[in-house]
Amino acid sequence: MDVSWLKGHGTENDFVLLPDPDGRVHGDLDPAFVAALCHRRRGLGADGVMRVVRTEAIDLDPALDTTGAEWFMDYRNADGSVSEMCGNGVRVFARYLLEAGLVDVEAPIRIGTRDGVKVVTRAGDELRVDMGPFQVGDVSEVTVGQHAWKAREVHTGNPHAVAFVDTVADAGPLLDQPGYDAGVYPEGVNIEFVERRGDRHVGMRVHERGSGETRSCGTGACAVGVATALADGASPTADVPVRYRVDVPGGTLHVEWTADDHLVLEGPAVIVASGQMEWRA
Ligand SMILES: N[C@@H](CCC[C@H](N)C(=O)O)C(=O)O
Repeated sequence: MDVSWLKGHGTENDFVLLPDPDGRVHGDLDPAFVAALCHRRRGLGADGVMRVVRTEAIDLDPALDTTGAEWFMDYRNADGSVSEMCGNGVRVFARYLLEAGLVDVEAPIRIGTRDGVKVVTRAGDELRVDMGPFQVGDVSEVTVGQHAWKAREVHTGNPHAVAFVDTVADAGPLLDQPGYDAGVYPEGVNIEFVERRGDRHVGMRVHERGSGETRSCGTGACAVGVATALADGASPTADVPVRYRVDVPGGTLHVEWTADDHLVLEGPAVIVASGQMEWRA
């Protein structure tokens, strides 16, 4: 099978993009193919795959609102599982649309996702995405080996458990799935470990559902921003959003909680390679 592909990343959260405008190349992406592509030794290597498909060319839940979104981000984790949303991914996806001339460079870009439409705008060399509203839930426990921490449930399009730690090194190598309460997270969860680094400034590591430890996670940074703001007693005013700097192993993201209770994620997003492949696995 001869396939077009691109590689991109946002703060080293890396993705293979598969252009499939009319949904004729990949159809319903095969999870085994996705997992093989993402494998770091046997494949191209990535934290996830994004099929770039026209919204009208993909079968979606009729209840999903994709108004005004010509393009749909069909997102898969490295193990082939589907996720609703990816904050770094949607910015890399927008970068591709811009570079490929598939959208108006002057206008906000509306991208369909399984968490609804996300709107991406340019901010100098970086890309900002309005992630929409969020929900905050209960506190439960996450564990790594013998260590246990309280973690705040935050949904930013997908589920997150945010644990404050003394130092992100406390979470250890994160080679295995950390423990979590499956009653709270029946669909699995992305787990963030957060340390304080200054005023409105934190560092985090993440173990992503379906991908393992990654160098960054945009929805995770958003969940961390909210959990930290709540812990700080900070909330937005009509004129001034709450803004946090979130350092990740792969770089720096900024998260804003705006007066309309949306989260906005800002950071770098780049395409680093493209080509045609004959997939032989
Ligand atoms: N890296 C992404 C999140 C990708 C999906 C996640 N692993 C899940 O299963 O929910 C991001 O930047 O948000």
